[in-house]
Amino acid sequence: MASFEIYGGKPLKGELIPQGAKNEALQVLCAPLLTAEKVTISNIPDIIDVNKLINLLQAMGVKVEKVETGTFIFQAKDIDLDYLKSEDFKKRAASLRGSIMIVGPLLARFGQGFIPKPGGDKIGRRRLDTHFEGFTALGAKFNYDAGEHFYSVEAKKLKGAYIHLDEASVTGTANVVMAAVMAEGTTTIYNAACEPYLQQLCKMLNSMGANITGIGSNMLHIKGVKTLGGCFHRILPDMIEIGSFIGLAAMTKSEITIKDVSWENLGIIPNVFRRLGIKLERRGDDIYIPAQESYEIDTFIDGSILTIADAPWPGFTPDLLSIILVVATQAKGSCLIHQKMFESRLFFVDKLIDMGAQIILCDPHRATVIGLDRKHALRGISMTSPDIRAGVSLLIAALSAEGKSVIHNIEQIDRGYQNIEYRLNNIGADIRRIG
Ligand SMILES: CC(=O)N[C@H]1[C@@H](OP(=O)(O)OP(=O)(O)OC[C@H]2O[C@@H](n3ccc(=O)[nH]c3=O)[C@H](O)[C@@H]2O)O[C@H](CO)[C@@H](O)[C@@H]1O
Ligand SMILES: C=C(OP(=O)(O)O)C(=O)O
Repeated sequence: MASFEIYGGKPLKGELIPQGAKNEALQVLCAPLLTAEKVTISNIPDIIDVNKLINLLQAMGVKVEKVETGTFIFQAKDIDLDYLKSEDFKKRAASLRGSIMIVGPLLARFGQGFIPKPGGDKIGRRRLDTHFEGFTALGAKFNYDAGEHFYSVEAKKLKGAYIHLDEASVTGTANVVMAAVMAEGTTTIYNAACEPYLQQLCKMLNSMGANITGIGSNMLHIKGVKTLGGCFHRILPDMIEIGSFIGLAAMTKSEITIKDVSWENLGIIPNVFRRLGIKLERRGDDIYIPAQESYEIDTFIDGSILTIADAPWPGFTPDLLSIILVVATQAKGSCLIHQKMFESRLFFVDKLIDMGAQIILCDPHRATVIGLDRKHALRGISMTSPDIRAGVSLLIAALSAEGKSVIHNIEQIDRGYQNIEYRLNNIGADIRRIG
C-alpha cells in the first residue's frame, strides 16, 4: 500500500491541464464491443481504473493498439465468450465499477452478458437493479447467482421497449442504451441519466451508426439499427478533476489557471464553488482562480444557512461534495452538506476534525461545516484514504495544513487522478510518494 507524505502550507501557482474524464472513459471504452470495426478513442486518462478496464477488454479478445499517449485503437473482432465464465474474468471484472458496462454491449452483439459484483468505491449500497430491469424490458432472461454474486443475461433477440428506469443511474443508463442500439424497433428510456458522460457516449454511438435522439435530456429514443461501425471519439476533460482543482486553489490560497475545461459541459459546477465565495473567472475555455485570502459562504435569499446537496445531472454531482466539504472548512460562514445518494461517503470528516476543522456529522448523509475563516490552519496528521474523492479532499486539506501529513492507501486516489503528485509538485506543492 503506497502513501503520500505532504508538506503543507505552501501556496501553488501555475497552470493545470485536466485529464480526460474517468467516468466517461469507463463508458466509451465498452462501446467498441458493439462492432468488429476499429474504434479510435483519444484523451484516455492513464489511471488505474481505466487501465484495468483496457486490460480486461484485452483479456476478452479485444485488440488494443496504442497510437500515442492517451490515444488507442480498439477492435473487438474475435471475442472469447468462454473467457467470460473464467475465474480470471471474475477476478478482473470485480476490481472496478466500470466493468459493469461491458454487459449491455455483449448482450446486444452476442446475446449474452456476464459480470461478477463489480468493485469501485465502498461509499454505500450500490445496487444494479436498474441495469438488469432495463435488459429484461428489452427481452433478456436474467439470472443472479447469489452465492457467487454473479449476474448473467441472455437473449436470442432484443426488442425495443418503453422503459421507465427506476432511478436515473449513470452506469445503468449507459448499459441499457448500449443494449438497445441494435435491438429490433424503437426503445424509449425515460428517467435516463444525462450527465455529459452519457451525452458523450450517445454521440459516439451515433457516429458508429446508431440512431439516438433526446441526447442531454431524461428521455432517450433509440431506433435500433442492424450493425454499428468504427468511429473516432475524444473524451471530455474530467469535470470532477476540474472541480477538485478549483477547491484546491481556494483552500491553499493559490493562483491557478485550469486549461481547456470545456465550460459548456461543466453545468452547475462553477456556480456551486462561487456560492462558497470562491472567485473564478472564465477566460476563453480556461478557468482562472486568483489567490484568495478569504472566501465567504453565501446564504439563501431568506438568510438561512446554505445547503449544498447532490442530485442527478443537471444537478450537482455527488463526486464533488467531499471537495466542497473540505473547502468549506476554511471559509467564512457555515453550510450544510447533504449527500443524498450515498450513505457512507461522509465518514471521512473525522479525519478533518482531527486536523482541526469544525464539522458536525449530523447523520450518515449530512454534515454541518462551520468555517474557520482562516483563524487557524488545519494541522497535518496521518490518515488513510477511504475512497477516491475523500482521498483527494484529504490531499487538499493536507496541502493547506501546517506541517507534515501522511495519506495511506493512495491507490484510491490513483484510481482516478493521473500522476497527481507530479502535476501538483510542478506548480509548487511538496508531495512525496512512499512505498
Ligand atoms: C463509474 C461511474 O460512472 N461511477 C459514477 C456513477 O456510479 P453509478 O452508475 O454506480 O451510480 P448510480 O447513478 O447508479 O447511483 C449512485 C447512487 O445514487 C443513488 N441514486 C441514483 C439516482 C437517483 O436518482 N437517486 C439515487 O438515490 C443510487 O441508488 C446509488 O446508490 O454515478 C455516480 C452518481 O453520479 C457517481 O458517484 C460515480 O462516480
Ligand atoms: C465513486 C466514484 O467512482 P466509482 O463509481 O468508480 O467507484 C467516483 O468516481 O467518484
